[in-house]
Amino acid sequence: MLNRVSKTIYDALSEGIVLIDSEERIQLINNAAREIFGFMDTGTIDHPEGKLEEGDIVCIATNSLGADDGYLNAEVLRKLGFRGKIEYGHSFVIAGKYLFEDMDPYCIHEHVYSDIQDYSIEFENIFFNVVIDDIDKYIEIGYGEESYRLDYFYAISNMIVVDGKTGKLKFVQSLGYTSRKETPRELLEGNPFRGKGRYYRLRELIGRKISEVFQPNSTMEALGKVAGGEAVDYVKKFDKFNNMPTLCSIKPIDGGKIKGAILIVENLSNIERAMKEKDYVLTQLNKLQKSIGSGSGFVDKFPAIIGRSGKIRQVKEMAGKASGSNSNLLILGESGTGKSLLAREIHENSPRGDFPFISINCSSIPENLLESELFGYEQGAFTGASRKGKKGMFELAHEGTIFLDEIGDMNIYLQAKLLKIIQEKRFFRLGGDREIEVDVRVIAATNISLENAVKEGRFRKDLYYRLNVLSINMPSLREMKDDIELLVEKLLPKACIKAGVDLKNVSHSALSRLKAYSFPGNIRELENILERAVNLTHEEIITSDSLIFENESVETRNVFRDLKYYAKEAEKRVIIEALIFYDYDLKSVMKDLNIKKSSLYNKIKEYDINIVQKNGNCSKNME
Ligand SMILES: Nc1ncnc2c1ncn2[C@@H]1O[C@H](COP(=O)(O)OP(=O)(O)OP(=O)(O)O)[C@@H](O)[C@H]1O
Repeated sequence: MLNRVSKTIYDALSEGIVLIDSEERIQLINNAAREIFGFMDTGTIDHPEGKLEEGDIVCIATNSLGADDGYLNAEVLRKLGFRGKIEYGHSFVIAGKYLFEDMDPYCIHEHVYSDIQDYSIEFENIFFNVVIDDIDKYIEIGYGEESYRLDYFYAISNMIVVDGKTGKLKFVQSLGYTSRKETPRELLEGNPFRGKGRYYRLRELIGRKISEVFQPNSTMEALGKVAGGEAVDYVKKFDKFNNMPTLCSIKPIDGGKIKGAILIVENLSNIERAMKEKDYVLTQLNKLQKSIGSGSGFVDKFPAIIGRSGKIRQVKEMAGKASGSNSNLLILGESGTGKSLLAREIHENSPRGDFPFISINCSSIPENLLESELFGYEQGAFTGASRKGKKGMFELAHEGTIFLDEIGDMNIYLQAKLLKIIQEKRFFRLGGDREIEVDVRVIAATNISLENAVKEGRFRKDLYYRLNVLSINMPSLREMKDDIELLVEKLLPKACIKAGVDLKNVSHSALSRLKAYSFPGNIRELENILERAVNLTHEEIITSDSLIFENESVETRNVFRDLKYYAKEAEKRVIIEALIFYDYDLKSVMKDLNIKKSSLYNKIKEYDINIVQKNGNCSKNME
């Protein structure tokens, strides 16, 4: 379809060009497009194609667990021996032996929190050196004499695989891995990887359908439609490939024999890189100012507990002390403020962290069952009891921590038994005549005032003093309003992942609405609101309309809303239609709708409408 001269000219262009015919088959893809879509070889690494095999040694390092590693999950990581929690958004290093069975392969993993991390990992005489450098922004994995580096400016993940039998390097990650379906997760799931360097085979793309070659997305869909003769307006639309920001334009081709479409992709990485550098410097400056202002070199040992404002910092400082102590601990706070989360974090940061953390909610288990759940029973202890008898929570928590949630709801009789076990560290199972010794740390939590319960005779004073050796007050979300933005930033991606949708953002108006709300259900309620909004919104941006607060949930809300709501909805729709009709020419819209400029601007802002500037190359919200 194209002669060599025109191909050479296309290869010299800095924009990526993909030309397809009316059957959606690729007729030309230039070098820049091959690079953007990850079909070029960097030429620096040599390895044949292959896939992970039992016994291979894998090392993965990522600066932010999430999209770049293909959303690594606990299930695939178990193949490397990982048993811990997945914390999306955090840096992560894992090295382990790849096994298909859920056995117990030797694995080392770390969550990484500071700016520069340098790890030396050794097992079975295999050494890896991992550097995650957030300042110069790269991840490097060293193996043998060589080190393999990937530069990043936003988020990236690096991975190498060593043949378990020969000790030879089998796979090294290189840019473009998402397009090649070589993210760590996909490889752990058994996907093959392609050869590199002298083993690289130029992938024959000419003549292949775009659906076989590219990941499906809106740009590829539009390309197919235009090639099929549909009139689709696709000019300088923003899209990401391999995490590379681009502007894409599609034009139909109708040149006699040739019919189809051409895709032109401009790589915006340099621009985004400069913007991210600026953001990074500002954030660092901000952090520095804050730490100078607070006069303390505060090190966050509890990053899973989101929040930087004064009260949550106090919580983290107390939690640090509680992790180093073996004393019983009482956590107080309203429902949904993170008491259970804190208890687990304290346990994991304590010397007991490798032993069990057993959590029990004293109010959700019927009173008559709670005793046997806590202390266990011997065979035939009561009607319905298992014949073999059963270990109780205290026994299961031996050497670890037991978390007694909603302790305020425990009845007086069980309070006496609990006091005894705390004092004597020994107890009898129900129906048992053998005393069992346990070494358990007790963390209790409640959202009621135990002092009042003591005064009213509902809670034993001596038990209260025993539990209250250390205490931590969790702030309500109303008391940590300054953290709402940060919470949204961290919790929203989790909600999107849970709902299985692309990552979304919130608009300024939605954020303002969240900041103004009183959150009786605290952070749990915020999580629920975001989850609902993610499910309700099909756009990339969550607007304030998609936020449904708990006290106006779908079940309790009236069947119809206020009439004004519908009037506004209709108004918004008409404005959007007029904007599209007049190609975002605000003057024509004002004239046709007979409204003033200020009124149009106010409404665009109020309804959170995105307007595309007349020069066409960027979309912007008026906020
Ligand atoms: N500071 C925080 N950072 C991140 N997530 C949080 C935070 N606080 C609470 N959460 C999340 O909010 C939800 C509720 O937290 P949690 O169950 O720990 O609250 P709780 O105080 O124990 O509630 P309850 O008293 O009802 O048992 C959980 O999903 C938890 O992960």
